[in-house]
Amino acid sequence: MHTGGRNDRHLLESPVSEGLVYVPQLRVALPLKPSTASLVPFFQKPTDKWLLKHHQSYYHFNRFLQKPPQPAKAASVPSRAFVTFLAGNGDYVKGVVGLAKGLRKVKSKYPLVVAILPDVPGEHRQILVSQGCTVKEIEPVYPPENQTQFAMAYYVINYSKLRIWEFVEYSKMIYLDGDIQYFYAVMDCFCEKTWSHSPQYKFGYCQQCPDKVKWPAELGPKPALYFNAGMFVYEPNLSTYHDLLKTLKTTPTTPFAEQDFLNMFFRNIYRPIPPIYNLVLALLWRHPENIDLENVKVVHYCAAGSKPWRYTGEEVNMDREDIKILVKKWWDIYDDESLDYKNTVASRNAEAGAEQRNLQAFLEALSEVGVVPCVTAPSAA
Ligand SMILES: O=c1ccn([C@@H]2O[C@H](COP(=O)(O)OP(=O)(O)O[C@H]3O[C@H](CO)[C@H](O)[C@H](O)[C@H]3O)[C@@H](O)[C@H]2O)c(=O)[nH]1
Ligand SMILES: O[C@H]1[C@H](O)[C@@H](O)[C@H](O)[C@@H](O)[C@H]1O
Repeated sequence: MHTGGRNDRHLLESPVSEGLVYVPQLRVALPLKPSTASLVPFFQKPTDKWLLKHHQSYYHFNRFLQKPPQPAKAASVPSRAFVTFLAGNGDYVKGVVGLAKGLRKVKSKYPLVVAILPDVPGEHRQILVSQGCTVKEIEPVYPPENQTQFAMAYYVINYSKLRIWEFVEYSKMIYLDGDIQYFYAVMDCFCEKTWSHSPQYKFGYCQQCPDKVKWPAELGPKPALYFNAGMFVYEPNLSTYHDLLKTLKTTPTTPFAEQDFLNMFFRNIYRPIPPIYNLVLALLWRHPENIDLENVKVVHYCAAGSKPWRYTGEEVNMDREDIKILVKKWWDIYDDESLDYKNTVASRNAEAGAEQRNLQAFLEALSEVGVVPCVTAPSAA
């Protein structure tokens, strides 16, 4: 069932810049310029109706996802990695450990880079290193002065995520919030109270079911598609990075901080891909018809009360069976000692040693019957 390893490879190795960006709700296909194609958020599973209408574009996306890895060209092939973000001395470190172990479980061949703010204590940094993460301290990003309608700390935490565009030693990265579990796993949903500030919520309009409640014509054009920034594929790029920070200086803060900002910044170029790559939990009770839980690759524990390491089951919707199963799945991975970095390294070495011994025995047997000259196994040291 665990197909994540294969999928992350396709997501990370397919060229982001290839082909056209098709924005279904806008019914336009835009050419993708390599320099601007730095964000690929995820999109809801198309309905049959949508597929019938747009099968060609969907076919194009599927080919994009399924394209086999490109052969390495030059000696210095830029590397790829997952990246997440950690701030503070609280319990979010547990989320990141769970994520690192989940990626190991699906046998991802890419490292997990953790961008941390200076306030992450040494003890937590050590935990991350011992779990095989690459820890990179970043400087906080402050929102424009006098713009903070909400708590300053909240904005600093979320806008600091923009620093990941500076990680240009990697050519392509998949960003994952620390409250994501990559077992199988983004288009956002506007039905929850968290969206009560938005016109979509007020009119009961949601992009998950755009035909159910039509966008009122007197309000002008339909709102642009909006992605959840808990997971996206992007290409680090210094000029994009500087542009992001410069634009932020003149952009008013809004409730969903960097998520609103990224949606605005990349509005014309992002390319949607299916939602199995970021299940925003509210979809389970708001739009179950859009979700094929069996095939979900990434689960995002973003609904109130759903963070597995804080889960009590008391908040609204948290006593649902599907939620309980998903929370248990997270804990199963978190508690699985065989997924601790030190144990996977030990078992990988043991496997390599066994393979080497088998090969040696095989060669010796062949040499005994005079097929090949006997060679000595290299030292295991
Ligand atoms: O004290 C904190 C708070 C947050 N985080 C990091 O920031 C991420 C986002 O924070 P939450 O998980 O608390 O927020 P949500 O699950 O509601 O996430 C959504 O809302 C956020 C802003 O509210 C961001 O936009 C985020 O990308 C989006 O998926 C966490 O996963 C974690 O990686 C920390 O490290 N420490
Ligand atoms: O990032 C936010 C947050 O996680 C909210 O809790 C959720 O209701 C929104 O849909 C999402 O965009």
